[in-house]
Amino acid sequence: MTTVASCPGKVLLAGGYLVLDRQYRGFVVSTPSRFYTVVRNAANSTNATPSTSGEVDESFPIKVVSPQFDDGRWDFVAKREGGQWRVDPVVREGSSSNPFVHLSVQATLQLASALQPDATFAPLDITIVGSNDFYTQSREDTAPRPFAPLNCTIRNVHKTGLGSSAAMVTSLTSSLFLHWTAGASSADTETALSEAPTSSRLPGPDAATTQLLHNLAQYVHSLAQGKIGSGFDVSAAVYGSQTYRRFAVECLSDLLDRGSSPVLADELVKVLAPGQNAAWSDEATSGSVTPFALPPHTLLLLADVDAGSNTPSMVGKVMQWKKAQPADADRVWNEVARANEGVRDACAALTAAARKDEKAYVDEICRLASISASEWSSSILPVRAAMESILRTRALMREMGEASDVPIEPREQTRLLDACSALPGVVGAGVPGAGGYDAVWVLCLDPASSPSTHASEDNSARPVAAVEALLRSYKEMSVGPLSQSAWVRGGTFEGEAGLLRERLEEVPGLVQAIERAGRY
Ligand SMILES: Nc1ncnc2c1ncn2[C@@H]1O[C@H](COP(=O)(O)OP(=O)(O)O)[C@@H](O)[C@H]1O
Ligand SMILES: C[C@@](O)(CCOP(=O)(O)OP(=O)(O)O)CC(=O)O
Repeated sequence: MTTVASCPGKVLLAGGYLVLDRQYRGFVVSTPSRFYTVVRNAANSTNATPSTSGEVDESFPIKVVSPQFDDGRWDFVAKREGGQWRVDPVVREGSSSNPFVHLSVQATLQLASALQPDATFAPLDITIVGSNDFYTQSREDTAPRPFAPLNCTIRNVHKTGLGSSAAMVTSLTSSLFLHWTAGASSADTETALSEAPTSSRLPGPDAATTQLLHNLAQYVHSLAQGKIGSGFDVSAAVYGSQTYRRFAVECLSDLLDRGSSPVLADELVKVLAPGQNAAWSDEATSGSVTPFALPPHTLLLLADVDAGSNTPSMVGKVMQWKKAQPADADRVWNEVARANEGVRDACAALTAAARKDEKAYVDEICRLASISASEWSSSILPVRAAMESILRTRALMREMGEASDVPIEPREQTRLLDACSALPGVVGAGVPGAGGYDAVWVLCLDPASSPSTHASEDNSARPVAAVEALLRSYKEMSVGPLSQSAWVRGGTFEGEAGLLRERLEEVPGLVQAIERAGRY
């Protein structure tokens, strides 16, 4: 039996810092770049091997391989003692620890065994891969093959900011849980999580299971990171593009204070199961996920900036300022919140216009694509509102940065974003998430794009082509546009989907990745 779950990466388009506070929302886009976890019963495996030691009731080995990394193998042994599962790493020469993987396996096994007491547990082979765009690729002209080896250790890899650990943890915990509880839900409770357009994917779990998977991934990710962020990245991994309001830490009870020592299975269920812990649905503590989507015929291009910034230290300084100057900070935060909502409303208005009269919409997008946004005054579409809201958000985030002495949109980035924004057909540009020197996004009109447009088509006349050319030739900083497969196309399934259950053979390169994993 094989179970495959995939989860997207994230871009926090607007709402950085604000989203840490439950009063405010973050506007998150999920990317077509995904993490995939393949869980298989090991070849020639028999069911759980009863131990001869007397104390251990049952045990089985778990092998996890990330074939993109030189040191991407972690071995564990799971043992049941007195009804509780404990997962211990098996240290081999040259192996490194991976708390994200370890804690995912530990918590998921305990939870699954409690919810499916008659489940049988057999030795497992697990393969984890991430789309190439999660990691900086060597800048060659030829496109790398899917899930290309990075020829380095996991510690040394350079990440592009799409949120590798959140997408990895969520795909690993979800695929394991679904593998161990397969058959638990009857066919009629299985509804499609995100309506997959074709049968190339399997239906997702029902809404309650999906929320349980979200809660589990949030717990594991916070524990492994050793810090609590807003959780928008895990939420995007589960639910896809969204307007995100964080859940209160009380939802996780005292689980995080208890560190990495295994938690009793029943206690884990009491905290994580939405039906057993009222905090997940109580308005005073629950989070929320509501729609947010880029409009049709727009395209979000992402680029990685080589310099890099430290998110936790930036967050620390902004929060220090907010504490020291509460009145000023509240004013700025409320203004940022309004500007961000303006971006969301403009996107929603454009989507509505496309639905109302698609031909008129596409014709107008075609016209606007060849002129710069400063000349869009006479448009019948609310494109100017989108462009102005983005500019307003940027100005206010710069104000926040200056007041707290944090380079949220440093001058170098301002020059780059302004240069991109002046190109024909560009709605606006920004620094995602916490900002700094990590990355930029550029939102372009894209008349040519539709769900059926493929990477090989001629791009030269599209606004995105000029943006890409500018980024590639930019001298002031080293900027690397992510590949076309990471571009988010507005109004498409791939640009909005969250957790998906995949068919192994339908994911290009996945079978080959498993073959490579077999050699580890
Ligand atoms: N392909 C992978 N296989 C296994 N673990 C991974 C993989 N990618 C990321 N991780 C885990 O996530 C950690 C990186 O987390 P972090 O530094 O928070 O990065 P990010 O900002 O991308 O989430 C790695 O040290 C590793 O434990
Ligand atoms: C500041 C934040 O609101 C947004 C940070 O977003 P990034 O996308 O910059 O995050 P990293 O992947 O951790 O670098 C913190 C948060 O919401 O957790």
